[in-house]
Amino acid sequence: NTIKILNLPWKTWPSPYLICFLCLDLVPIPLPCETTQDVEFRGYHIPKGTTVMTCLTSVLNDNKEFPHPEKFDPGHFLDERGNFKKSDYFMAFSAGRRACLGEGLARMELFLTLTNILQHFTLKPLVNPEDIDITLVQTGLLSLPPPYELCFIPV
Ligand code: HEM
Repeated sequence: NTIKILNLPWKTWPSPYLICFLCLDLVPIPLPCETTQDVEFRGYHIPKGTTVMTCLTSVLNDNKEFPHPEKFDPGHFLDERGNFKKSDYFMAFSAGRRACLGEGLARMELFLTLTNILQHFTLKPLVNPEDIDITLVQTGLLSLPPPYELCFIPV
């Protein structure tokens, strides 16, 4: 069998989508919005014309919902019987009227890309998986872990 070694670069497609699986918090600082009228929200008065930005990081790193948000832990999305559970705290695509317009497309691409890769390749990192650094680094608008080398072994 041929062994293909890919250096996953984080600036080219589709690695941001793959990386999204590693880190919940891909877009920590969404675009700023402005209130078009005075708003009362949970006891706060927000005057018309105020710039507001959601802080998804605070939700996606909430360790009450995700015990180890800094780790790749699929268990965050499984119940005690190992079945998939939906979490209201999973807001990688934000929420409300200004939530990501591409969510459906991104989820479909993620599913097709990852299932295709997993059906056709066995993935093997060159180092012990526990030694791979997945600490997020802020790069422009995105938060991504550093690149690492991975063998794609055809099955
Ligand atoms: C894993 C992939 C993706 C993630 C995690 C993601 C996440 C986000 C987030 C957090 C926002 C900000 C929402 C806010 O301001 O509250 C956003 C906005 C947006 N995204 Fe995505 N996105 C992804 C892929 C895509 C794709 C594939 C498209 C289009 C093909 C897309 C189109 C947009 C657009 C148009 C907005 C602006 C929506 C608005 O301001 O009304 N996104 N995305």
